[in-house]
Formats: sequence, C-alpha cells, structure tokens
Amino acid sequence: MKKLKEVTQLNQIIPERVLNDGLKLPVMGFGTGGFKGAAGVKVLTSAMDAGYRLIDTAFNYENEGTVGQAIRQSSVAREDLLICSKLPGRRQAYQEAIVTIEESLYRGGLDYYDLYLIHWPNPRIDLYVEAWQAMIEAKKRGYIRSIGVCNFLPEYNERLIRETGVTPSINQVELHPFYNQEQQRAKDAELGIVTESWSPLGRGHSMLKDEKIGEIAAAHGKTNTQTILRWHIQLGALPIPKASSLKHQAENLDIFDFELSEAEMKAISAFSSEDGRLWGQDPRTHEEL
Ligand SMILES: NC(=O)C1=CN([C@@H]2O[C@H](COP(=O)(O)OP(=O)(O)OC[C@H]3O[C@@H](n4cnc5c(N)ncnc54)[C@H](OP(=O)(O)O)[C@@H]3O)[C@@H](O)[C@H]2O)C=CC1
Ligand SMILES: O=C(O)C(=O)[C@@H](O)[C@H](O)C(=O)CO
Repeated sequence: MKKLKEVTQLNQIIPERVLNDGLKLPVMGFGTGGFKGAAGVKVLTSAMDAGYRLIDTAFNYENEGTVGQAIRQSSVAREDLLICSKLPGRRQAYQEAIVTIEESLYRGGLDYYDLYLIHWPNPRIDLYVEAWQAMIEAKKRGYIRSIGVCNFLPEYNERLIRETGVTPSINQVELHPFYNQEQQRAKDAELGIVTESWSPLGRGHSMLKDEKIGEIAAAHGKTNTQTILRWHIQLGALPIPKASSLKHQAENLDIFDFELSEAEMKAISAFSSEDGRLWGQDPRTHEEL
C-alpha cells in the first residue's frame, strides 16, 4: 500500500481516494447523526474548519438543514466539501424517491449532493432496485454526483448490478474492531465498491479504553481512538467518526503520520466475531423506514 503520507497534498489534511465513477473522496469523513439545530451547526462548522471535508448526513437524521447552515457559516467553500445524504426506507418507491431527493436538496439549501445512499435495503419490502433506478435518474438530472448504498449484503449489490448495470460507488456498513466485515469488504472490493465504516468507534464503546489496543497505541504515541481509525484506513475502509468537541475532532484527524504493522492490524482485527454487530442490526432482518 502506498504510504498515505506520500499522497497527502498541500492544504489538505486528509488524503483522497477515487471511487469507481471517478469522484475523489477523502479517506475519512465525519458523522453527524444527532447533531441538530444551532448546537449542531456549531459542531459542524468546527469540524469543517478543522479539516473534515466529507460530511455524512441522512434524510432520517433530520439535520440536512443543519448541515446546509454549517456549510454557509464555515470557512470552507461548498465545492471543497463532499456532502452525503441518504434515502429513507419509506421512500423507496420510484417517484417518492425522486421527490425525497429533491426535498433533501431543499432542506440543505443545496444544488447537489456529492453522494446519496440508499439507507437500508429493507429486503422484505423488496423496493431497493426501484429506489436504485430513481437514484440513477437523480444522478442523470444532476441532483447527485455519485450514488451508493448502506448496509447492502453482497447479494443485494449483485442484484442491483445485474438488474440495472450500475454498480454502487460506496457501501456504508457497520464496521469497527468488534465487527471487521472481512467477507463483506472482500466482496465489495471485488465489485469495485468502496466500503465505508459507520460507527467506526462503536459509538464510544469500551474499545476506546481497551488495554490491548492501548499497548499498540502507546507504541506509536497515539490514543486508542487514533489507532482504531488508522486500522480502518489501513483495512481500506473509509471511517466516518462523529465527535462533538474540537479536541476529539482534531485528535481523530491526526492519524496520517504513523503506520500499524501487519501484526498490529491482525491483533485489532482479532476482536471481531460473527455476532459482533453491536446493536444486532443484521440487514437481512433489520428494517428502517
Ligand atoms: N448508514 C447507516 O446505517 C449508519 C450510519 N451512521 C453514520 O456513522 C456516523 C458515525 O457513527 P456513530 O454511530 O455516530 O458513532 P462513532 O463510532 O463515530 O462514535 C461516536 C462516539 O465516539 C466518541 N468519540 C469520538 N472521538 C473520540 C475521541 N477522540 N476520544 C473519545 N471518544 C471519542 C464521541 O464522543 P464525543 O461526541 O464526546 O466526541 C461519540 O460518543 C454517524 O454519525 C452517522 O453519520 C451511523 C449508524 C448507522
Ligand atoms: O444512524 C443511522 O444511520 C441509522 O441507520 C440508525 O438508525 C442506527 O442504525 C441506529 O441508531 C439504530 O438504533
């Protein structure tokens, strides 16, 4: 793997990678679930000003407006930011999906989203292919630059590709040391899809204080959180940690000057188990509307 430090450009804290449709994304983004209103705007402008460029929101977070307001207040130009939102499960029927994407744009006060993802597959309802067709159309209309999915098992992605000929650029899935998604990552990579890690820190899980991870972290003069984020990057996954204080935001950005060894990577991956999903959200059965 090319050392990430080598590909970092001037004035750009986070290195970039290229998606299968040519869109360039920072290798780490910023999660926004729960950041709303004036307090949310403050957190988000702080994150943008600190160096985060890829911002992850969703129709269902009810904070696309907060994200839009933060964009207008931050020191960063809109075109230098990559804003991602998501289509809720209850809006997967074709026409509803188109209108929802338009509504997402109005909520954010934006002309376009850089990325838009199907939030959950909800296979029982069986509308995700129709939703995908709407996303393809929304991209053609210029509402979205790049389209992807969340929580899609390999068979769901294969079906999208088979039935529409269009491969998602991103698959955002639960991924952290307790659930390292080894098979999902391999299959995403085979299909040319970048795996993004949601809840990359397990939402403040005890892994942030774990002694074994602490020993690895100490060997590099880093914190557990930095070590876990670095593990995501070296796996080839794209983490989107959330952090409410500038202290944590800055700490989480400071991960591009060290490299974990193969043994250290393996030791962190070894926390994982088959039932390691922290909230039991198996996309086969877990539905979100
Ligand atoms: N597509 C999907 O289905 C899903 C997508 N997501 C997306 O993923 C994003 C990230 O996941 P999320 O569930 O929010 O949780 P994370 O795994 O990002 O964890 C966030 C928690 O970690 C803490 N934290 C962050 N940095 C540090 C640090 N340096 N030291 C100590 N604690 C720290 C935060 O505390 P503090 O605020 O005090 O810094 C917060 O409590 C979401 O916000 C959302 O955008 C999430 C779930 C599902
Ligand atoms: O945060 C998200 O994007 C979700 O999909 C959440 O609903 C998450 O799965 C959750 O918090 C469920 O309790």
